[in-house]
Amino acid sequence: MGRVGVLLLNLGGPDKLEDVQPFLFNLFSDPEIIRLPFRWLQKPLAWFISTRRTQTSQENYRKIGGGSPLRQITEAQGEALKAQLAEVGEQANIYVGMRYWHPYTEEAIAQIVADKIEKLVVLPLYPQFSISTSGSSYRLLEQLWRENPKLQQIEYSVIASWYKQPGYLQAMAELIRQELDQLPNPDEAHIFFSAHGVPKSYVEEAGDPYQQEIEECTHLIMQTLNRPLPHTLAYQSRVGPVEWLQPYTEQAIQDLAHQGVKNLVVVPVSFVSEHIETLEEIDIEYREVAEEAGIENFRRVPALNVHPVFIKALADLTVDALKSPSISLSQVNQMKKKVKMYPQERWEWGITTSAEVWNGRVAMLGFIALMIEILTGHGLLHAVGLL
Ligand SMILES: C=CC1=C(C)c2cc3[nH]c(cc4nc(cc5[nH]c(cc1n2)c(C)c5CCC(=O)O)C(CCC(=O)O)=C4C)c(C)c3C=C
Ligand SMILES: [Fe+2]
Repeated sequence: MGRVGVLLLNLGGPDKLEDVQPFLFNLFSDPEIIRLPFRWLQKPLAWFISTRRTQTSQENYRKIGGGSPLRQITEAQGEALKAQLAEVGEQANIYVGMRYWHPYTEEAIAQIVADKIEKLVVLPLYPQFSISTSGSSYRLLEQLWRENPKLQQIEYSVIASWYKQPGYLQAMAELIRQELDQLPNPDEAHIFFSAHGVPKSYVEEAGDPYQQEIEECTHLIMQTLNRPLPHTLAYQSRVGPVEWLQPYTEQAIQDLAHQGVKNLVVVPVSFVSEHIETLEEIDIEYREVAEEAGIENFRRVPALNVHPVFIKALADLTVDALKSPSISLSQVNQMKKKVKMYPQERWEWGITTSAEVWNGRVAMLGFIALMIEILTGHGLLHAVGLL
């Protein structure tokens, strides 16, 4: 086999407080994060939201040391993966490609080309697929592949999602067990899975398999844990005015406390690294909510980071991907079948996603024109005598 590379994908996070605004701008500029009917609105809206959010977000990053630890942890995961692969006789270069901050995916891809990698495994550090995370990175990679003939010569395989991987489930169960056993009364614990939320419309309208994969994942972790304890799944980190997946973590914690639960073990289920949503949102905000509501023991299970069983799971996934027939970026999107990515695919005639979007855009323009005509009393419909 020629030179092998593994590209680890993640979201990225600001390294220091001054990075927060440009990081948020990059995030909200992504049409997979804010799905708008008009492309031209994306950047102005991203600028507006990022500017408004910067101060609050900076205060949160200040509470966890002035920046996100995501880059450092992801690089440590990469080094551990390289060493684990070497142990099983697989020499591979590891590349970290972040979606919204350094090291950007584009930088990683440039290095992959410079290193003349011949076989590449694309491994997202998100166990479950969402349009807003792995989907967004695949969309970017598809574009980079289209634009660069050198990339088209690389044989690559994409891992779509991997929440069923036995090593991952074992590592999660082991970390939960350790936390449970530190409680004075482990048999009375309630296991509380908290996943990053997404807007409800992603699942119900765009066909994002995220919710189904999260639900199945929590079920598999409970099976692997093999303890007869009650558990709850809720969604955190809601942004903006639209409805997100429910129940919301804050409300679910209060409800459990009102039902008399005293011992809560919180499991961050959609993240494999410590970052702002674990260190600030769960450890500070939700702990306060829980304690105010009457929870006596609030323990948070650490993120996997460089847990050896987890790193071995990543190595197993890589080795399997190298052995199996290649899975391309477009195949992944087809596998996650009903998913409608945004902005839409290249134009094709027929009842395609593109056609649906253009229908929506034309209908929206028509509606706006009608409203203007009703308000001003001038327009095409008046001219032809219909209004
Ligand atoms: C499975 C993981 C994640 C999903 C799904 C996801 C969706 C999603 N996120 C936002 C908005 C924000 N996310 C932010 C940071 C952030 N999000 C994830 C993971 C998922 N996001 C990570 C790993 C991080 C980085 C954290 C860090 O340590 O820096 C932020 C910035 C932080 C803040 O200001 O709160 C925002 C904003 C949306 C809108 C969304 C789905 C549409
Ligand atoms: Fe997020």
